[in-house]
Amino acid sequence: MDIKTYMQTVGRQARAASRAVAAATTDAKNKALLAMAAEIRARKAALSAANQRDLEEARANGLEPAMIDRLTLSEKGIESMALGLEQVAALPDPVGEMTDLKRRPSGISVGKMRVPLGVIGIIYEARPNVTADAAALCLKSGNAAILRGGKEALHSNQAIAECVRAGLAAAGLPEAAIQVVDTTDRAAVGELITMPEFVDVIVPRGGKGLIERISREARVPVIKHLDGNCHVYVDEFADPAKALAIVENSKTQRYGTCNTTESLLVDAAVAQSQLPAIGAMLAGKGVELRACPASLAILREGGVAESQLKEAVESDWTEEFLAPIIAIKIVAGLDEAIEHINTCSSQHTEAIVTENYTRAMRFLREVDSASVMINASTRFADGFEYGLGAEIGISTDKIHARGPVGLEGLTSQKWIVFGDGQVRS
Ligand SMILES: NC(=O)C1=CN([C@@H]2O[C@H](COP(=O)(O)OP(=O)(O)OC[C@H]3O[C@@H](n4cnc5c(N)ncnc54)[C@H](OP(=O)(O)O)[C@@H]3O)[C@@H](O)[C@H]2O)C=CC1
Ligand SMILES: N[C@@H](CCC(=O)OP(=O)(O)O)C(=O)O
Repeated sequence: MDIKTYMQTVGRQARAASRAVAAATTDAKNKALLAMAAEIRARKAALSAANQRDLEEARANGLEPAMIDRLTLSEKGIESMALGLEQVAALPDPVGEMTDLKRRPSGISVGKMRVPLGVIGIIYEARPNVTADAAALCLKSGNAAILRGGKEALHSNQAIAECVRAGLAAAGLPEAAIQVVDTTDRAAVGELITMPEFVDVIVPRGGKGLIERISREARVPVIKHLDGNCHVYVDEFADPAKALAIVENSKTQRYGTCNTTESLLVDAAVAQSQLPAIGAMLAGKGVELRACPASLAILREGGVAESQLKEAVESDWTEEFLAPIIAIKIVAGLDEAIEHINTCSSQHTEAIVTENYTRAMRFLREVDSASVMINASTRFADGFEYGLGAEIGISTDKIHARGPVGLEGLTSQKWIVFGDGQVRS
């Protein structure tokens, strides 16, 4: 079957299944989710074997350590997937929730009902746990899903898809409710984003190449979950211990995630006093420092080895390194920090370190990103950490859903009207 015919078949099946899933009871959806979790535990060995196959191919192809980290499904990772499915089962069902009912002078009552979006197409990186997370969230929110994971994770994703299908079948729900595309041919992505008759919304999780293709070709509405060029700004009134801990966690806890900090801005007033300790900490962890001339001088004086220092070039301010590399710039103050962030960031997540309330509140109001934080690590930008139970990803879009997207972000609200024979005069 050619790719077009294959994707049209997938789309048609998803559309048909979406109606059944939208009408499914909470009990049926939860039963499916719990059965999927049980299948994942029961098929642990098969999942590990499939993942090993992916890892071997990835290593042979020279995949970078951060990507290998994402691709790896450890025993703990497999258990986390099962727990994630159980956690989503335990979350309240958003579908059918009625809110904002108000009686109008005409006698009708007007309110809103939360409803699924329909069929959601998700294109995501080579991170197998996303397959289980996305399946869980789409199902619980009453949507059908077509999942297209990164090519390096093909075998892991297919093994997870088997667990998902078995769970759906155990609850009497159509297996086509969650379909995992079984080809790595990118032509399938091209089809997925151009079939509005079968797909209601596309969630692309990825970097620049994906962004370009989606903006050029998509004919289906998109909720972008794109790159994270996240910043930490160490303000003149920063507590040095907090600044050190926040930069360390934001940059070095995991290098490959989209909420990892890629640029550090330091207020000139505290650059001499705070940058040497921050620079030594980062250098001690093997991070390459791409610094502006002023910060370069301070870092050199502070004893950072030449091998770990580089003068920053213009493109470093907009780069998402996803690696032990950080761009460092000394700024004249809060205004310059906000201006730099609003010009260079990807509007994902930014943090200020300060003890000054007025400055913190200005940062919150004026920085135009999906998550803006005071005295906290950018790594907190995550659905679990925000209490959503789980996340489909982190939206860098401005409309419909911004920041970590959970169940609610996968639904919309329709107006509902209760009358008793009223007519409009
Ligand atoms: N905001 C968020 O929630 C998230 C953002 N990200 C971002 O993703 C990026 C890292 O992941 P990475 O794997 O490198 O991202 P990529 O953009 O390379 O890949 C992500 C997915 O998009 C597909 N893709 C990429 N380019 C194209 C194209 N031109 N046509 C069709 N499909 C394409 C890939 O397919 P293939 O496998 O064929 O390469 C893969 O399935 C980072 O920028 C990170 O910040 C990641 C996760 C979540
Ligand atoms: N939820 C993630 C961040 C979002 C995400 O999935 O990012 P990525 O690791 O780039 O695929 C986390 O902090 O664990």
